[in-house]
Amino acid sequence: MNIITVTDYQAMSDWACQHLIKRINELEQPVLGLATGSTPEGMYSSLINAYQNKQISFENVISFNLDEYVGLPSDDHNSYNYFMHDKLFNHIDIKGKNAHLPNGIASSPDQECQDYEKLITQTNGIDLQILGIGLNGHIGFNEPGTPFSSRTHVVELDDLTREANARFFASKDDVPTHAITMGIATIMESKEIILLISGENKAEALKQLIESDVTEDFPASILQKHPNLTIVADEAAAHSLVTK
Ligand SMILES: N[C@@H]1[C@@H](O)[C@H](O)[C@@H](COP(=O)(O)O)O[C@@H]1O
Repeated sequence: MNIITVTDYQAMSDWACQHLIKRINELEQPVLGLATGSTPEGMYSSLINAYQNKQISFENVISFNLDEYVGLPSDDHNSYNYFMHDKLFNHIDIKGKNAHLPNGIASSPDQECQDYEKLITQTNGIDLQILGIGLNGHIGFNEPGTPFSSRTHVVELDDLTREANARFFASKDDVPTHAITMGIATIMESKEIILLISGENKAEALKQLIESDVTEDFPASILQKHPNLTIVADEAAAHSLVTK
């Protein structure tokens, strides 16, 4: 595991943007795993700038998002489909057919999970997966207790997660109770993982990710076993490591 500490959120976003550009330029048909949440938003803005300055094209990029809420259609402003179009896809030259998210309103969510997983496999897996982390150590929407062997599946969201994400909704009650998420095994098969982490409130999660035993009670702890993981942390998130 490689840990990079940068000064602040902007520096984290810029680092991730430059790394993505490098990989996209190196690979013939880059397959990216993308994340939602506040953490990668700055990276997406930086990527849009880079695209506008002609430093990068997404013409050959294929992307798979980690997760989607069950029950939210793509035009719902809180769906991850809407988020990705609003924050990135609408502003770059990625082909619509190449930008994949689970369908939150599929008539059979379980079938949707199987189809999504199959599509990732058929595309030869993910070259570079961007990850954030939840306060309880969730990656994607793999909540504590999720088996490490899990593939794309439907999850019931933790109370803590619904509370954390309520800031985007009118109230906590409006946060969907279920989501579709890539599984932990799906994520771990990515050839490379970049985990972004920013802010004092994530410091404990970072410490646990790095120092705890590898346990399904803290899903992100499995990342200790990934052969090509880079954690990019800002000083606020990394402070408890530095002062250790
Ligand atoms: N499903 C997403 C995760 O993919 C994300 O990493 C995490 C942290 O979000 P944020 O970056 O907003 O703190 O929570 C969400 O619930």
